[in-house]
Amino acid sequence: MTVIPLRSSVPARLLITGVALADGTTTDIFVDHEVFADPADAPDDVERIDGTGLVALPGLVDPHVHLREPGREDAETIRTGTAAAARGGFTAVQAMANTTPVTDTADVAREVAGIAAEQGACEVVVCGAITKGLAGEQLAELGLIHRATGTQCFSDDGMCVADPQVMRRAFEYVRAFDGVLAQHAQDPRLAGPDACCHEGEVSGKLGLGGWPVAAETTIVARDVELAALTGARYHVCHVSARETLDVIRAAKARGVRITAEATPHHLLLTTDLLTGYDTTFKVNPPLRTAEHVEALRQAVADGTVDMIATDHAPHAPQDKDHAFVDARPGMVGLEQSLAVVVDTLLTPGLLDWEGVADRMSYAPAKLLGLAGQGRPVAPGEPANLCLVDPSARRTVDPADTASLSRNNPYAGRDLPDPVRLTVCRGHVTYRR
Ligand SMILES: NC(=O)N[C@@H](CC(=O)O)C(=O)O
Ligand SMILES: [Zn+2]
Ligand SMILES: [Zn+2]
Repeated sequence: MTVIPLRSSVPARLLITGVALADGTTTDIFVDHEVFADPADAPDDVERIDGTGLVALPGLVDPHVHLREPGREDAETIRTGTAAAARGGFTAVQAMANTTPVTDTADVAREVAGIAAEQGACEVVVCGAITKGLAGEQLAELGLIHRATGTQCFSDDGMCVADPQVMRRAFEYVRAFDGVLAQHAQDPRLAGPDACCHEGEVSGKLGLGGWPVAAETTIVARDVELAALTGARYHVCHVSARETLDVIRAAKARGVRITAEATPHHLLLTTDLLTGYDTTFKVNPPLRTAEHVEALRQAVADGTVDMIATDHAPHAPQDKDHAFVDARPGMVGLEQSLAVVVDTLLTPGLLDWEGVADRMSYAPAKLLGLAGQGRPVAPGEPANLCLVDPSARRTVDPADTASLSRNNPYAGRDLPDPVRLTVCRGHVTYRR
């Protein structure tokens, strides 16, 4: 296993023979440095990979990860987080703004982009904060950040922009460059600092503060009206509840410019896992019940949920080793994302490989305005590739990771082990 930052490797030449594309057709693929080229032009001495039984997906794109740099390099760095991304088949990720300092100025955005260019094992999109310090009061340097790093997406993720007037002003501001606001939908009055468990039977039994569905749904419903009012783009982070899906469905039917993401953990795991008070399972929004999980799967299948996002949230042990209510919320996810999608959506027949390519590459690349990502695997296109072995499986070991953190909710589970090879702009960033 090797994961190599883009900067310290050279683009490869590789011929993958007899491989299936997402649409089911079988072909040869020639990675000719930064681009895919006509396999007929591959030289005889080029490295060959037998692609029989494998599937060539476009490089995966994750619109929501926490890389923790600057500020919490003990939990993750841009180097280690993007290495985990490469192991997960990703060729681009968006790094959220809740770092220390917060990415609320062009200077911080430039710093993050600079480190990513030096040390990243995939492309890194810098998400800007909506408000200064994520405090929800004054707008961050939205326009300056956009001009400095090309950022189109802004989010106070980790915090909800609760004030509707602030949200409206931010929508009006980003509309000027067709930007998008990604909301962490959690009404801080309905789900405050003590809310740490889906409000229901389990929260009552365990004596944990309830995090009601309504805290998510009401914020999304409000934001839909503000997006409609301003004509700006709106994105719902980590949607978790059936009722919120109904709001998103209705908004789409009205023509509101809305997209939504779901996380692998909300597609697989349920609130019952909190019974042992293991803080690995503490996350925002919380794990919910099986009915919500099922509704979420259906919504990814029917397109109500446009894309998968890991919300990869690495935490150091000292931030998790606390009473449940005091532990930091969040779990890692980059290395098991495709595995969970295969088990929860592909295998049950809710998505085919083309659907997986859409929800994990095309749609997130479009959200972020990434021209070179989310493109088909075809001659002339940028060589971004995730080569998949659909039949491999393994038991998840949290220590077997490129991440610095071990807060892995899939520990000990038997899951698919699909990623064989990741190629980012012709660089082999991961090979198993
Ligand atoms: N999801 C989480 O529970 N935690 C995230 C923040 C967030 O995505 O809200 C984190 O930064 O740790
Ligand atoms: Zn969030
Ligand atoms: Zn997040």
